[in-house]
Amino acid sequence: MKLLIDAGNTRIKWALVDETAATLGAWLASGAVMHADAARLGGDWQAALSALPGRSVHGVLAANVAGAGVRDNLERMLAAVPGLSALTIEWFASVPERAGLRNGYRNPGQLGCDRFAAAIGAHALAPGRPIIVANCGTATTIDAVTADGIFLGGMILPGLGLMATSLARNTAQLPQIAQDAALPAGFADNTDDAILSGCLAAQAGAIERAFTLHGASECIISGGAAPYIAHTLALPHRHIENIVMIGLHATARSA
Ligand SMILES: Nc1ncnc2c1ncn2[C@@H]1O[C@H](COP(=O)(O)OP(=O)(O)OP(=O)(O)O)[C@@H](O)[C@H]1O
Ligand SMILES: CC(C)(CO)[C@@H](O)C(=O)NCCC(=O)O
Ligand SMILES: [K+]
Repeated sequence: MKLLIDAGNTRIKWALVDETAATLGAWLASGAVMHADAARLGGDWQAALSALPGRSVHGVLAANVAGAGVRDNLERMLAAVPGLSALTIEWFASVPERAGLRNGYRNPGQLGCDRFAAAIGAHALAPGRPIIVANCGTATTIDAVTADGIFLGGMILPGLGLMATSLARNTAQLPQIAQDAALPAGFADNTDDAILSGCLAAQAGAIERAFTLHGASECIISGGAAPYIAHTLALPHRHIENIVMIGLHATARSA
């Protein structure tokens, strides 16, 4: 069994998986915490391990785009959990080639490792098809993968939440959007809805534009904001809860 970790800019997500299992994403346990609650992780892992008696973790694979402080903190927490303390984390990195995917970034190491993992996951889910993979988290990334597994490159946008709040903070008359607001599409007749409609159109429009540009036949949408953006997309798509984690699973399986 392996512990997979996806540390994004807003949340840390994790999953325990049997890397020999045939089905990608068949987690034995999983969870997510905001960075402010990261201290909970040790206890969460310990509880998950207790619920899986007779099984042991023999590897940790982690993708981190949240910086060195988060990396050090994860290493410290792991060292304090019985059953995990003897393990060293393998830090997943953007390299020129891994798990059947070629990294076409001009400087392969500059590519966010979450994007490389997401591309590996997308190609593993839809091999032989040109794919657009949109990961809608703190930032939204929209990346192109060829049918034969080349990461061509992509687009980076502010995420849905960042877009909406930057507008709210930088204009005198625009209010903050309620977290639980119903999400409108099209031409809104009030300010709150007009902001949301505009930000949703920007996100969905960029994904649709990338899909056409790439001549894609598969669109995968993932991340915390995906449930909001997906239903405004005017193209066939697959909603995958965490495509980064799927990519880490595919990588662990290929090792
Ligand atoms: N209720 C909501 N209404 C609008 N946007 C939301 C809502 N909940 C989450 N979001 C947006 O979803 C995005 C990220 O949410 P979340 O933290 O769940 O994603 P994530 O994929 O874990 O991000 P990361 O991997 O960058 O940490 C942000 O843009 C956030 O503002
Ligand atoms: C774009 C984000 C923030 C998305 O999480 C991350 O992938 C990142 O920090 N990337 C580095 C820059 C790049 O991918 O070109
Ligand atoms: K993300």
